[in-house]
Amino acid sequence: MSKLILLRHGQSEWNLANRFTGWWDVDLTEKGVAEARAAGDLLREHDLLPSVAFTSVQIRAIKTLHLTLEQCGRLWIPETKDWRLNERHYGGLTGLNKDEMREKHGEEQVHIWRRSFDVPPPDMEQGSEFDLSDDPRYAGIAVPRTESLKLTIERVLPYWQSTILPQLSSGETVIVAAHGNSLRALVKHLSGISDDEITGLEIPTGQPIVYEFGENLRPARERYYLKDA
Ligand SMILES: O=C(O)[C@H](O)COP(=O)(O)O
Repeated sequence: MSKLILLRHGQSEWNLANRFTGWWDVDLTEKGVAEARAAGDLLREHDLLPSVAFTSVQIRAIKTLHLTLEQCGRLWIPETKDWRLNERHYGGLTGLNKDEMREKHGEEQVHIWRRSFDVPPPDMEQGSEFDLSDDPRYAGIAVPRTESLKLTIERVLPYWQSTILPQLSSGETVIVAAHGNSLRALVKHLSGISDDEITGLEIPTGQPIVYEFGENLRPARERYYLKDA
């Protein structure tokens, strides 16, 4: 049986500051570090030890992966970093405070930007201090100016199919350390959640979510949080 572990990074500096983050690179807080270590403890306790790892090119996810793997004695496994697992790009909202945006644009508009399926936030302006087009890690990549969940799915799913799925087919225990919305994209696909229902799905920081697959990668059981197992 193959197993998949999905792990959202631990609390980040901007989770704590309540700022829209997206592709901007921020570090983990002390709490985030503790959450990542606790995730590793949980994997060890359940003898659910990853053999292959995937993560984004953002340090909050990379560090979470490393802290988790270190804690369960698996820092040595092969890992691949890819921008397709990045958080969804928050466009012109990047860096802004979520509560201030609620005061300015209203609760409903902010909810639409954060959770609707296909309404992207406003584009990031040319010359924004948060523009990452020239960052060397994105050389050769058309850095988006904004992304809805739908657009995020359009880059996460092909990567899932071409690169992650074959590892599960080979019987590996795969860990994907990524972000709230890149993981919502994967969970939507794996659990067959509709465009409407996905608006209600939240993914907490640092909590391993597990999928088990049987013959021909048929889901053997619906996803569950390892802390509840
Ligand atoms: O990018 C961000 O701001 C967070 O990682 C996810 O934020 P959200 O819960 O508002 O989508």
